Amino acid sequence: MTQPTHEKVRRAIAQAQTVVVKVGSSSLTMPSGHLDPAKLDALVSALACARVQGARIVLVSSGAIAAGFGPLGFEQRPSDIATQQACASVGQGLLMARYEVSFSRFGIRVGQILITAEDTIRVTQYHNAQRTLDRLLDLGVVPIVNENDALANNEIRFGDNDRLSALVANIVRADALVLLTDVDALYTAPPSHPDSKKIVFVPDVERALDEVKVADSTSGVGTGGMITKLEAAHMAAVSGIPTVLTCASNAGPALMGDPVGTAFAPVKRRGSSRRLWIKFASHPRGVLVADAGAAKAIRAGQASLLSAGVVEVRGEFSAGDPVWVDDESGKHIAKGLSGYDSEEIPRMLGRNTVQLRRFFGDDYAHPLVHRDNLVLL
Ligand SMILES: Nc1ncnc2c1ncn2[C@@H]1O[C@H](COP(=O)(O)OP(=O)(O)O)[C@@H](O)[C@H]1O
Ligand SMILES: N[C@@H](CCC(=O)OP(=O)(O)O)C(=O)O
Repeated sequence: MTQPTHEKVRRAIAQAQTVVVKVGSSSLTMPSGHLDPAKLDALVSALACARVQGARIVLVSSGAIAAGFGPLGFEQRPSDIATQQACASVGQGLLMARYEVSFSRFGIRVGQILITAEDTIRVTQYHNAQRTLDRLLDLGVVPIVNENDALANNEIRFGDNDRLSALVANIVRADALVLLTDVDALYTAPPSHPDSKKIVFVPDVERALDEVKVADSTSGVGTGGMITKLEAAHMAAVSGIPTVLTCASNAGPALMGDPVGTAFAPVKRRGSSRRLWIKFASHPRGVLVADAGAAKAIRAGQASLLSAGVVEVRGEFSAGDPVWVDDESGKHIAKGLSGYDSEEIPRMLGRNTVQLRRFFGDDYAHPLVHRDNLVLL
C-alpha cells in the first residue's frame, strides 16, 4: 500500500460511510463532576448533521465516571476502583438520558452498548457485538458505546476509551476514526510547553510514537492523555483506517474532511481485533522464554511457540491469558495468549508434540502459543 497524501486522507474521511467518533470526558463534563449539556448538545448537532447526510455513526463516549462523581457528592474524580465503578453506574444513566434527549431533536434514535475488553477478543462475543452494532447501524440508530466500567474486571480493563474506540472501528469495519478531546490537535510536546508545535498530518504513526513528547491527562476528568490517543491512531492505522484527532468543537469540520486537527494516514490493511488487543492493550501476566531456535522462528513470522522450544516459564496465569515471549537474553520478542495454565507448563518444556501426546494425552499436543494468538513486537 503506497503512503496516502494528507489531501487523500482528508478526502477519505469526508467520504467515509461508517465513522467511529470517540469523545473524551473533558469534552462532555465540567470539572465539578457533572454533565455539561451545552457541550453535549453541540457535539450531537455535529454528529446528527453527518448522520442526516447518510453517514453511519458509532459514538464511543466517555464521561460516565466524570458525570457521576458530582451527583454522588464527591468533589473530585475518585481514585479507587469501587467508587469509580459506582460513579460510572450513576453517570452512565445520566449520560444516556441526555444523549437520548439531544439526538431526539433530530429524530435520531440512540442505542447503548456497554462493552468489555473480552467482548472485543473472544470470538463469540466479538461476533455478537459486531452483529448488534451492524443491525443498529442498518436501522439508522447511533450506537453509543462505553466500556462496561461498573463491572469491568480491573485486570483487563481499558480504562480509557481511546484504544477501545480503535477496536470498535475495527469491529464495524469503519472507514474513519475521529478522536475528539480538549486540545485542538496533536503537538510535538504537551501544549503547555512553550516551544510545542502543532502537527497537521502524520504519515507514519509508528515514527510519531517515537518522536512526539506526550503527557498523561491533566484535565482531572480524563484518563488516557495523549499516549492512548496515539495508540488508538496506531491501531486504526494498522487496520487500514485513517484517524483525525481534534477538539470536540471541531467535530463538524473534522467529519467533513476539513484540515482541522491532526490527520493520521493508514499504513496497512485490516488485521483482527484480537491481534490488535494482544499487541496494544493486553497486560501480560507471565513470560515464556524461547530458546534460540524458537526465537528465530517466531521473529521470522508465521510460527507457533511449541513446548520443545521453551526453556522457562515465569509468572502465574491461566490458559487464554496474555504472556510475553522473551528470548534468552530477556528481550521481549512477542506477546501472545497462552494455550495452557502456567502450572501445567513446566513438565511440557523441551518436549516435542509426539512425546507430549504419548506422556500426557492429546490435550497437551497443542502449541504453547498458537500463531493466531501470537503478535511480534
Ligand atoms: N503532545 C501532545 N499534544 C497534544 N496534547 C497533549 C500532548 N501531550 C499531552 N497532551 C494532553 O492530552 C490531553 C488530552 O487527554 P485526556 O485528558 O485524556 O482527554 P480525553 O478526556 O478527551 O480523553 C490534552 O489536554 C493535552 O494537555
Ligand atoms: N469509560 C470511562 C472512560 C474513562 C475516561 O476518562 O476516558 P477518557 O476521558 O476518554 O480519557 C467513563 O466513561 O468514565
